[in-house]
Amino acid sequence: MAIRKRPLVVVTRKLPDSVETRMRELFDARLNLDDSPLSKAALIEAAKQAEIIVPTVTDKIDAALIAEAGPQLKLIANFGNGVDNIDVEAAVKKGIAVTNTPRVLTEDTADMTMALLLAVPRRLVEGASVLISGQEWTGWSPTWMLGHRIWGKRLGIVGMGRIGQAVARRARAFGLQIHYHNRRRVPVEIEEELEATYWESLDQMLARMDIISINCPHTPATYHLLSARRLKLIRPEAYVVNTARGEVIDENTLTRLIEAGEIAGAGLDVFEHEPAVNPRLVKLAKAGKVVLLPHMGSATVEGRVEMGEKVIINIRTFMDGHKPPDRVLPSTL
Ligand SMILES: NC(=O)C1=CN([C@@H]2O[C@H](COP(=O)(O)OP(=O)(O)OC[C@H]3O[C@@H](n4cnc5c(N)ncnc54)[C@H](O)[C@@H]3O)[C@@H](O)[C@H]2O)C=CC1
Ligand SMILES: O=C(O)C(=O)CO
Repeated sequence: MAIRKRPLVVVTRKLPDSVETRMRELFDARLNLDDSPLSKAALIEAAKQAEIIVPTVTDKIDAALIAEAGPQLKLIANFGNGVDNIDVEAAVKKGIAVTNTPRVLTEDTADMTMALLLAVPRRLVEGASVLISGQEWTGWSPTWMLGHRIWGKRLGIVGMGRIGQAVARRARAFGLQIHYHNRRRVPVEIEEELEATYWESLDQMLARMDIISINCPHTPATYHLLSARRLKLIRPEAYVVNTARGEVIDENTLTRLIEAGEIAGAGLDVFEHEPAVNPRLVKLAKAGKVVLLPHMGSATVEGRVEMGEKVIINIRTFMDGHKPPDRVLPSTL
């Protein structure tokens, strides 16, 4: 079935105004102006009617939904970098292409990773909340509000891709020693630039780091990559930062180990059962042991506009009969 010149494009969430305006100019765009997430039934309806769907990372486009899609559905153009919300294999098997929005959110997400990496050991949120909570502050004291030094510590990055490398570049400026574990060793020029030490064994790396940053995607292979067994290898003085996906860590065990003082703390932008946040984590946040953010890694005005522009480029290239620049294939996951 040929794709029309102005295809029906269903967009599941409100996007930046400039992106929506351009989409209206180019496509028969069905926008979601009030931004309420689409129900499963509405998503199925979209899959039955649209030639192109633009979901976001919170829309589950699973095999069951793809099975319901009509033959007119040709492209799922994700507004998001991670594609763990989409069953890419099922889509591609049915002849539906999938694209995402990499690169434009790398630097913003790396900034937020650094923000968490600094905030937890240096007790940033705890300190700031003293001044806005109405508690009396009696002034500077030699022994009050002491955190731990970042400079000179060992940072272990799990997933040395675009964001992992951007984190490493920033972390070097903060005097951290860079260590990493990745599916494949990165080219030697990158290792040299980052003065990064590669660990083939994730277990061995985890046992030796002061701070661990999770920057790999959530895939079947990385679900609970930081399992209960591996989390127990982490030193009691160490911190865990996760701006990738909650499912990569056994969150329940991480919570228990922080409660027990067997891991020093964590900075989390993502959660295993998002948007639900474990109340025990919230309690730990109130106690200053963890810093929690509501999935804000890429949340900049500039980034969101560029993500939208990427979605449009992917759609237009696809409609012109070419390979979209950000095509996702099961083999690349
Ligand atoms: N918090 C937020 O708002 C955001 C979160 N993200 C998350 O960050 C993830 C990473 O993004 P990028 O760096 O752009 O992706 P990328 O594809 O450039 O890098 C991911 C790295 O993880 C490695 N990896 C994959 N499976 C692995 C495994 N089993 N063991 C070890 N390493 C493995 C890959 O080889 C690759 O080097 C995304 O998939 C997404 O889930 C991305 C953007 C914003
Ligand atoms: O793009 C992603 O993968 C996110 O998590 C949100 O930007």
